[in-house]
Amino acid sequence: MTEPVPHPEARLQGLCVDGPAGPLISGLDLTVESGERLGIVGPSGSGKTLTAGALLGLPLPGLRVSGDRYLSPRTGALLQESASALNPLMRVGRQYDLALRGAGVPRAERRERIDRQLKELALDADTRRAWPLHLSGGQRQRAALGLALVTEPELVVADEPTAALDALTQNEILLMLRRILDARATALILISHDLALVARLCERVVVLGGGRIVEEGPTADILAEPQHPTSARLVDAARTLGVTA
Ligand SMILES: Nc1ncnc2c1ncn2[C@@H]1O[C@H](COP(=O)(O)OP(=O)(O)OP(=O)(O)O)[C@@H](O)[C@H]1O
Repeated sequence: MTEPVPHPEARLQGLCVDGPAGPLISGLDLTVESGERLGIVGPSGSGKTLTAGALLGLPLPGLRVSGDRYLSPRTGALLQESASALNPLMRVGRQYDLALRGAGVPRAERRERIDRQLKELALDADTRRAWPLHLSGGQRQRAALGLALVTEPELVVADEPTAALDALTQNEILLMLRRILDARATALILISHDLALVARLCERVVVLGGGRIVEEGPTADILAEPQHPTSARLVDAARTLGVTA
């Protein structure tokens, strides 16, 4: 019998991003296996969003991107300002329906999948017919999360998904996200400057500083004993926010 082939959901090898003034990301490697949850943390300007953009294959005008990249075709993305992922001119259910259609889900199943996704996010069934602007900020964020999740992706890439929300709403959304990822064994790449937030979802973290990985390992180890000054500063900030190692 042959061993099962390892099944990465995402991989970057030797990612370099160069700007007009010089390198912004210098030789970054990372891999996320099936069902794994990886945090990418780092201070402002360390290269988190560029890494996510390069991984997702987004256009990065004016920058030169090189290196190898693999991303599961079944990836859902939830980017900064993700409430704007919803089209304000289309009812929520229609947007979910289009995503499901794009993923090849037959019409007969789509309605049920939409209703199930809304319910999983504790959104009222009427949300299907709602316009995004008529939802509260927290509901809109959940609806945007649902748009990333409704196709049941194998990997979710989330960049500061709760940055614009108050602490209570943020907490509620993180709990829901964790429950859904657990239930579906979905892999996650969570990008944030906030190690406390990342520690709640990700078993492993990569710490970026100046466009490089300065430290990586199990989240619990880095929280307990950070090896690099950049990690130590993020741990201090996480402690200030009330998370203990
Ligand atoms: N299009 C661009 N042209 C030139 N420099 C850029 C461009 N985009 C990003 N940078 C620079 O690359 C570096 C990394 O930016 P990036 O947005 O990835 O950081 P970040 O870690 O996501 O920061 P933040 O937490 O503040 O969002 C920064 O110094 C930024 O100024």
